[in-house]
Order: sequence, then structure tokens, then C-alpha cells
Amino acid sequence: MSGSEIVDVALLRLDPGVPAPQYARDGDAGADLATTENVEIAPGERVLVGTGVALALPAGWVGLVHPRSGLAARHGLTIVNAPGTVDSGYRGEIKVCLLNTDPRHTIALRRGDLIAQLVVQRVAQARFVEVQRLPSSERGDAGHGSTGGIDAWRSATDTTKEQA
Ligand SMILES: O=c1ccn([C@H]2C[C@H](O)[C@@H](COP(=O)(O)OP(=O)(O)OP(=O)(O)O)O2)c(=O)[nH]1
Ligand SMILES: [Mg+2]
Repeated sequence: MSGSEIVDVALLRLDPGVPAPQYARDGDAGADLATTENVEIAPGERVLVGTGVALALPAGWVGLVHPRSGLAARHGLTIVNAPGTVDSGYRGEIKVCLLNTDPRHTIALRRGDLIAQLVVQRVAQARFVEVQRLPSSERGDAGHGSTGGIDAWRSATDTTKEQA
């Protein structure tokens, strides 16, 4: 992957019959993960599927299991706990908790389908230092929509008032 930092990650293929994690294109952040299962996911249903792979991520790295945008946009397929966290000490099979958000259509997956993508990143562990008072900041405790919601842009560009 040109321009990107490369980290060696030990990969165990528990099911060599499905594709190993693969970057579709140079520069991709996510390596696609396949499912080992033939499964139908009814509207609103969630299902935990295997990927046929286990990893040994080096200490200081994490694997994040993200949904794929094409499946999300076309079929409403997402991941319940997105992004899933694969700890560096985890040696089991990577599994994906898929959710069909489509209200009407069942999603049929076939063994080998690429259903998620793994982003490998550096990660720190915090040393939590308990204090009696936090240092001040510009934001302070403002959050949860303090900079405006979906209506902010609409009301700023609303021309109906001018026409009336
Ligand atoms: O999408 C995911 C998320 C997690 N895992 C695996 C790797 C991870 O290291 C382990 C635990 O994940 P997490 O910490 O999110 O789950 P938990 O409910 O806190 O379980 P635990 O008590 O085992 O930490 O499960 C997956 O295979 N897929
Ligand atoms: Mg945990």
C-alpha cells in the first residue's frame, strides 16, 4: 500500500475456503473481510457471522471492524457495534454482528461475500489520573448539538420567509 505505514500482522486462516482480508485498491484504509456463512438476515434481524480469520495484532495496534458503505447504502446492511474493536491480545476468530436495517427486504449472504472491512490503527492506552478539577477549555461542557442540528442550515437558507 503505497504511502501508508506497513505493519506485519500474523494471520491465521481458520477457513481457507473464504478470502483472506484484502485491500481492494492501493491506498484503501480498510481490508475487506468475508463471511464463512450462507445466511439470510430478515428485516430488523441481527446475526453474528464468522470471517474465517484470526489475527495477532502487535501491542499498540487495534483492528476496527467497519461496515461497507455499498452494502449499507444498497441493502441497509450495517454492524450493530460499529466499529467493532479487535484487541491486540485477541486470538479468536474475528466475528461480525450484522444488522439488516431495511424495513422490508431480507438480505441473503453467501459464503465468501465481503461483508465488512478491517481498519488497522495505532492506539494508545490512557493512564487515567484522577483530579478534583479539570483544566478549562473553549468548549467546556457544551455538547450534544450545541453547534446546531439539522435545522441550522435550513433556517439560515430559508427563503420562504422573504417571499411571504
Ligand atoms: O466486531 C467485533 C468486536 C470484537 N471482536 C472480538 C475481538 C475483541 O478483542 C473481542 C472483545 O470485544 P469487545 O471488547 O468489544 O467485547 P466485550 O463485550 O467487551 O467482550 P470482552 O469482555 O471479551 O472484552 O471480541 C470481534 O471479533 N468482532
Ligand atoms: Mg471488552
